[in-house]
Amino acid sequence: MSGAPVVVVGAGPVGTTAALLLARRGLEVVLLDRRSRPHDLPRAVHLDDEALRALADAGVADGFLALSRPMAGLRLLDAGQRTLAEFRREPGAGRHGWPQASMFHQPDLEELLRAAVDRAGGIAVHRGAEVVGLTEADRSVTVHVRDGSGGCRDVVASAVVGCDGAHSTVRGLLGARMRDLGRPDRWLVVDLRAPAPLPVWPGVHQVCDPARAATFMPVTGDRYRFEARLRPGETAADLTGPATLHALLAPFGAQDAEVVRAAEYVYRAQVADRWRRGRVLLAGDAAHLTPPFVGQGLGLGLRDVHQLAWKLAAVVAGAAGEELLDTHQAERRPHARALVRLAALLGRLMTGGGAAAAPARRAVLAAVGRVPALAAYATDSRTPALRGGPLVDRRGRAGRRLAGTLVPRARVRADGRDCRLDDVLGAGPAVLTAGDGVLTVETGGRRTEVDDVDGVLTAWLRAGRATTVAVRPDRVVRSAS
Ligand SMILES: O=C(O)CCc1cccc(O)c1
Repeated sequence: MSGAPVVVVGAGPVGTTAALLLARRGLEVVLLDRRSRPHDLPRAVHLDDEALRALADAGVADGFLALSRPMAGLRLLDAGQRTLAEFRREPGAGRHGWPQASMFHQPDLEELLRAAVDRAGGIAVHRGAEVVGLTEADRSVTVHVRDGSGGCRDVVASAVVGCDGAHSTVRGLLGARMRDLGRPDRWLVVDLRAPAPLPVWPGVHQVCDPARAATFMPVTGDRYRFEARLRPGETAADLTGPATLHALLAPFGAQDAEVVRAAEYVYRAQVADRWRRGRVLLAGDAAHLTPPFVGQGLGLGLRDVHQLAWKLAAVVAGAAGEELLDTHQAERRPHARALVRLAALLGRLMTGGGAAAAPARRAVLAAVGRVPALAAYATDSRTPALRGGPLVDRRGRAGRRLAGTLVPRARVRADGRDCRLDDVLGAGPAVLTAGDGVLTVETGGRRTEVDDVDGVLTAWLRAGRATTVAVRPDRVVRSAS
C-alpha cells in the first residue's frame, strides 16, 4: 500500500524519535498518543553516546548536548559511603565525539523532540488518540483509533510501530507477551530540586548496602534523583515522612532539597516474546523493560528505532522485501535480552544478598572485570554487539571483533572540510577501507578519501584486525575483513 503513512503509536522519546527518523527517510508519519498532553514528569535521566547516534540522525544531537550535562560514571559505595569501585565515563569527546554518558531532564528532551517534529514536516501528531484495534491486510494495517470524546476513526497505515511503553496496547494487539528475565524489585524514586548546588561527585552513586540499597545522582541544573529499594511490606509512604527522608538524603547533603515527586516503581527485567507481526512492530519499553542499574532503558529504545527506521523505509518504498523486517526481532531481541540480563546481574552484584553479602562485595565486584560482557560495559560503556545474521556477518577474526558494533563517529577531514565520519557515510550503506596509509569511504559509487584526524579509526581498525568494514545506514558494522 504505497503512499499510506507509517503510524507510530506513543509520542514519548522513542516514538517521537522514530517519527523523525522515518520522516527524514521521506515517509509520511502519523504519531498517535493516548495522552491529551505531554508527560511532564521526569523518568529517564541518562543516555550513552551510542544512543546519541540515533538522536543525531533524527537531527537533535546538538540540541540534546545543550540541555544535558556529561556524567562522570558510576561509583559504588558501601553502607558507610566508602568507595568500593568506580567505573569512569569519558566526560570529553569519546570515540563517538560526545561525552560517553550524559544526564538530562526528560521533559526537556521531549520538548526538543516536539520542536523538531514541528519543524520536520510530514509528521501529523494526534493526542488523546487511543489505539483500540488493528486490522492487517497484505502490506497495510488499518488502525482503529478512539479520540478523547469517544468517537472512533480508522487510519490506513503502511506499517505500525508500537512505541507505547510498558503498558503497550500494540503489544497486546499483535499477540506478544512479556517474558521475565528476573524478579521484580520495588523501589522508591524521588525527584528533587536543591536550593543550592550540592557538592557531590558528578556521577551516579550506587549505595551497595543490602539493608537499604540506594542510588543518588545529579541530573541537570538544580535537579537530583534519589532511589531506595523498598523492603518487603514497606510502602513509599513509609520512607517519605520528613524525618525518614531527611535521614536517607543526608549522606548526599540533599536533606533540604524540595521533593518534586516521590513514587513507588517496580523495576522489571522483561523482554517481549514477539516483536513483529506482518507490518506491526514493537520498539522501546513496549518490547523490553530493564532495571535502571546501567541506565540503558531509553538508550535501548532509541537504538531499536534507529535500526528499524531504515529497514522500514526500504520495505515500505518497495526497495526491499518483507523479510528485511524479520531482522528487527532477530537483531534487537537478543541484544535487549543481553542488556537487560546485564543490568539485572549488575544490580544483583551491586545491591543483592543479605547482610552476609556486604563483606564479600568488594571481591565480587572485582570479578566484574573478568566477565567480558560486563567488563566491556563497565569499563568502556559498550553495549553487546548484535548477533550474526543476514545483516551482520560475524565470521572471521575481524568479523568476530567488529561486526555488530558501531563504527566510531570519528573526527575526519574530507573534501577539504572538518566533519565527523557520519557526515561522509551519509544515510545509506557505506564501505570504509584502509590501504597504503589512506582511508577511503565508498557510498553509492562515490569514493571519498578521509583524513583520520585523531587516529581513532586507524586504531579501531587495527584493534579489530580489519582493513575493510561495511557499515549499515544505522552505523552498525555489517562485516569486517
Ligand atoms: O554505566 C553508566 O554509564 C550508566 C550508569 C547509570 C546511569 C543512570 C542510572 C544508573 O543507575 C546508572
